[in-house]
Amino acid sequence: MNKLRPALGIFGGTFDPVHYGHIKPVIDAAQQAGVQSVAMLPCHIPVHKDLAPSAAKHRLAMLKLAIECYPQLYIDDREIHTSAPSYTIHTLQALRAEYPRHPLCFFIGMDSLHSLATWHEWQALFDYCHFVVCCRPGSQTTLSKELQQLLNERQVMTNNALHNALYGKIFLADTPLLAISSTDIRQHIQQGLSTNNMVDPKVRAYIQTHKLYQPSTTF
Ligand SMILES: Nc1ncnc2c1ncn2[C@@H]1O[C@H](COP(=O)(O)OP(=O)(O)OP(=O)(O)O)[C@@H](O)[C@H]1O
Ligand SMILES: O=C(O)c1ccc[n+]([C@@H]2O[C@H](COP(=O)([O-])O)[C@@H](O)[C@H]2O)c1
Repeated sequence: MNKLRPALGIFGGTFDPVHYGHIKPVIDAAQQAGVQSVAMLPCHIPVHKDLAPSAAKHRLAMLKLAIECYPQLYIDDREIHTSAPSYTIHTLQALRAEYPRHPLCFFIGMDSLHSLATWHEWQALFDYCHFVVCCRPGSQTTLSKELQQLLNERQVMTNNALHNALYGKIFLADTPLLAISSTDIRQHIQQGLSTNNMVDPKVRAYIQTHKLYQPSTTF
């Protein structure tokens, strides 16, 4: 049988803006999962959010600044440069065609795991990737029956299983709890509050220079 290639990590998000709650947990989770490199995958139009995100060029520029000191992170811009809504199943299908022998590990926060059953063709996602889940404060603590069943069937306790199969497993990483969200950051900026400890200083400077997330002026 053909030996599997090294696992590829993928961390999808709107990243409007990218913050420490994205970067720190994913670095830890990748280490625990034994995944050497993780593609940050900014989406174009998030399919499940009402708000239109900031321009692609700004979200990409902030992401570049935020990952500068992390050689294990890089950007995959395939979703953000398309005009279609970003359905993960389609991206995974494209990645699988490119990487037939690499296990694919899709990184998500615990809140995303709780809402996984609302994703487009969600059950088919497990035919393409594993999920590596980061802790996130404020996520529900009780599991729905559906989610409990999913974990019973698919959860693995050690990372070996992620490297011995191309897809289909769930690995819950034990990552630091960081109570940060992009929504909070946008609100802090609108209210003139500090975003220290939430956002990388280079990203903060970019936000200031480009006057992102300012309160809209009405006359
Ligand atoms: N503080 C955090 N801790 C762990 N995971 C997180 C955290 N913030 C975001 N994530 C995860 O990162 C991924 C991308 O999230 P996203 O870009 O939507 O950020 P967000 O802060 O949740 O944004 P918003 O507040 O605009 O909804 C999701 O899987 C989400 O669960
Ligand atoms: O494909 C879907 O239906 C789907 C529904 C919700 C979220 N996602 C993906 O999950 C990732 C995290 O989403 P978000 O909104 O928390 O930034 C991002 O890559 C989204 O494209 C995908």
